[in-house]
Amino acid sequence: MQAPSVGGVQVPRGDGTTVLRLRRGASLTDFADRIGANPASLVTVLFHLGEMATATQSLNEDTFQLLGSELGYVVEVVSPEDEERELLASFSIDLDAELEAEGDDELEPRPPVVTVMGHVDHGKTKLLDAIRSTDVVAKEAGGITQHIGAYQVHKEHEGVERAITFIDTPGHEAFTAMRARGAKVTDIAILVVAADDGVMPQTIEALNHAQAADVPIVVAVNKVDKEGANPAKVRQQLTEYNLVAEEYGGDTMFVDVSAKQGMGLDQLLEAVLLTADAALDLRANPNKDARGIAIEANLDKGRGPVATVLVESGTLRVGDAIVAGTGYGRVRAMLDEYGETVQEATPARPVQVLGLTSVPGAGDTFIVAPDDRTARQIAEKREAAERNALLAKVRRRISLEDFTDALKQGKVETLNLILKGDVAGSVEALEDALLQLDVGEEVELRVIDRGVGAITKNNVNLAVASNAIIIGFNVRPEGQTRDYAEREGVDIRFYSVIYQAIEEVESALRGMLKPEFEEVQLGSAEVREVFRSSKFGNIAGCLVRSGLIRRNSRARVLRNGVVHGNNLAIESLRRFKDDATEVREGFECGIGLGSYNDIQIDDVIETYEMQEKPRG
Ligand SMILES: Nc1nc2c(ncn2[C@@H]2O[C@H](COP(=O)(O)OP(=O)(O)OP(=O)(O)O)[C@@H](O)[C@H]2O)c(=O)[nH]1
Repeated sequence: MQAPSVGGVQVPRGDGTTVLRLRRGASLTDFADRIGANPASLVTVLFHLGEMATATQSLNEDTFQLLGSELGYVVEVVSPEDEERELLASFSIDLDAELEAEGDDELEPRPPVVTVMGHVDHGKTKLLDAIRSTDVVAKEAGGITQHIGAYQVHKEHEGVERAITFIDTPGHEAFTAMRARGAKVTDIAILVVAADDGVMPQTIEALNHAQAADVPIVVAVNKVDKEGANPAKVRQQLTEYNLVAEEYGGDTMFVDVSAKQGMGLDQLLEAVLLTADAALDLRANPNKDARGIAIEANLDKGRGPVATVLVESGTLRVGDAIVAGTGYGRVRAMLDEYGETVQEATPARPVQVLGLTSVPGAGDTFIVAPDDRTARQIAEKREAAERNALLAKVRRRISLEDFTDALKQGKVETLNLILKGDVAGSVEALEDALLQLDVGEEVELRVIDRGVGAITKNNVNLAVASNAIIIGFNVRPEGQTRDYAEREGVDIRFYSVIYQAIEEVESALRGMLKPEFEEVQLGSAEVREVFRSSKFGNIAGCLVRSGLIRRNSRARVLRNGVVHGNNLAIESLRRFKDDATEVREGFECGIGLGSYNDIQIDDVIETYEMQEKPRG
């Protein structure tokens, strides 16, 4: 149905109950696509409603609802997680209800999942290999370990045999790439620092990534066998980054190791378990259908799609119908890291799964479905959703501007920043100045990573995972990174003068402060006649007594000095037959208050605006 709308533009209207579902981060273009309108006309409509926006800018829920109510649509903004949840619920799989129903007594301890991080050549791979070869269980089984993306080792701790799961792809890049996909796999990070080399740039980057994810860190001071090794120096260097060794009164465990000589590994595993027990409550319910995350997958010539999955909760069994990413299938066989077949996998157990129809991506979730058919349907729907998401242009996750909006709605309190600069001095100066900004108590500014050099894909991944903004000072993104950031919707701001960067962040933060509003009177009008209009409801024929009456401003109706209607909106304003934006004192006009029809002769319509009070 076409009907003229505000501002005289033609827009297909809903009937007031038409539900329009938009994804979080959608823009006016998405809205326009859905109702078959021209995006430019929606820009105009919104402008007439008092909001400025471009067609491609991502808008918040309130703005969409304002627009929706004007055009006769009930707008619901949904997140991808909501969609997934609803999708599963439509197949009678309710993960939320499951979680809620999970009583304490159903939860059983599960092994910690560990990722090894650190500077290049500090010995991550060697350490993973050394740890793997310590496993007594493996030796007993006589198995030859294979790389499947993760493995488990066992260790006796206080008389009990405990398992620890290691992610086999070392480095914070893989860790953050998974996190950017929404998968939180790692419970504890082992930060490897070579004792001869000390803290290096990627050591810091790695610890920033772990800290940004709130993952506790155990430090492995490696290569202590080497001449010139100085483990004390590593401890001292890391205190600067809030990693204070227990022996210095802090709460981070440092363990001296030599991956080459197999020294200190037992103590390292002990430290992992102690850290897990002290800082984390690692429990899961093994007695239900499994779900978890794909951590690695490939297409094997003989075996078809092979995916290594990590069970997060429940128990995965051979024969289960599963959906992993957009692939599905029946678990034909499961193999552990020794290539041995297993019948079931409990929480934190990594296994290779055979039987899927396609190869999932690292970080994709998998779930068990009631039967093959349901698994296929879920996979198909997931695939369609993914295609739609790809077709729709990716929106900014967060920009400085969005931030102000989000904070105004009380939705965020922390602004995460990643700083990249041309030289260490300027990055430090920038960080110091930013952290000294007086931003009040409601807002926290966190610099989650900083570094020298071009902006990398890895920086973008961290920004995605932590919803951060990247500030580039005299640096540009390397290679394809700009496109990647664009696709992922990450805001990168470039500056070449430090104070400009500071000023911009500061003004965003000031805008972010939850504003206080005060009412400002605009004018009043006396009702002299009441007309009935089929389109606009009752129209009050008025004489403006003071100030001015402005369209879209707030209004209240007074009858004998008593407020009869409050918080109304001047939805239509006319001088004779023409739409007017505002009408001044001494002039006559017709005022429509939307669905509010209780207007009588001699009523007074007062108009006002809520204005943000500047902070003192
Ligand atoms: N002396 C000595 N050498 C070690 C030790 N651990 C590792 N190395 C050596 O250090 C070098 C780098 O080890 P890797 O395990 O490849 O280091 P990495 O951190 O995995 O390196 P990238 O994967 O390239 O980031 C290799 O030559 C190892 O043999 C150790 O404890 N002592």
